[in-house]
Amino acid sequence: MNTLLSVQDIETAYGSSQVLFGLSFEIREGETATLLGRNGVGKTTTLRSILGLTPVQRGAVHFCGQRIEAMATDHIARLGMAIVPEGRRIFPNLTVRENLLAFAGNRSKSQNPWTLQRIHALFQPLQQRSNHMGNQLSGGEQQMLAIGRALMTNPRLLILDEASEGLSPHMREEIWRCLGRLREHGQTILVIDKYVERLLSLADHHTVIERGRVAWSGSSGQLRAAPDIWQRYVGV
Ligand SMILES: Nc1ncnc2c1ncn2[C@@H]1O[C@H](COP(=O)(O)OP(=O)(O)OP(=O)(O)O)[C@@H](O)[C@H]1O
Repeated sequence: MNTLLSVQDIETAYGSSQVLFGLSFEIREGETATLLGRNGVGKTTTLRSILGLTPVQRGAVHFCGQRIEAMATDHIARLGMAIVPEGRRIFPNLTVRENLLAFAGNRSKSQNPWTLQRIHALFQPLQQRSNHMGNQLSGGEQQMLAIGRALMTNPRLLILDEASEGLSPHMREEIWRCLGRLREHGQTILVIDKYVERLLSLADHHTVIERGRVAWSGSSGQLRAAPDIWQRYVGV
């Protein structure tokens, strides 16, 4: 498998407050990867650095073979990176259908691009709610819409930041199930979440962050066999 994203030795700061201290990891095409760690260790800052929202001060980020750490966010997005942000941020005054169509594009030049019909097949509640306004949806439906909207750009890399936050256990399971199906379709995915146990069966590779550095990385099998790592760095 080719490397899709490579983060090498990045350092990032907010003003004089340094948050990332030489952080490195890679994601290969078709892989589902996670960033794990307690609150405040630098996961969101890592995403912000990858997306060009907060500039890195040192190190390099490569995506699809291109060096991107100095690129503007819109340019990086057009290369095929899509984020489902914490808090979902869907358009409340657009219908479900309009929310999805507003993002349609084929950034990865996929031969089998996502369409409304395919999104409806993945998230059936969105089909039933197609003409409802974004603000009439439940939290779980909003999350489905946020994922569907990101998929409509046909991203090479789909990033989910705390996708299951604030959802009921049933709805959380529904979101995990859909991510599993996306993975089966070969979608490359980066997930930030705190439900390590569930991520073990969903993801291939994990990077554990502690105070802006990689404290541990390995496969699901390796993480399953190392409960001390969860307890020490993830707090489960
Ligand atoms: N805009 C900002 N300005 C200054 N400091 C910030 C800013 N954003 C985050 N920080 C600080 O950077 C550190 C890492 O935060 P970050 O949000 O990256 O962590 P996180 O692992 O994603 O945690 P959480 O799960 O709580 O979001 C924290 O100490 C936080 O207070």
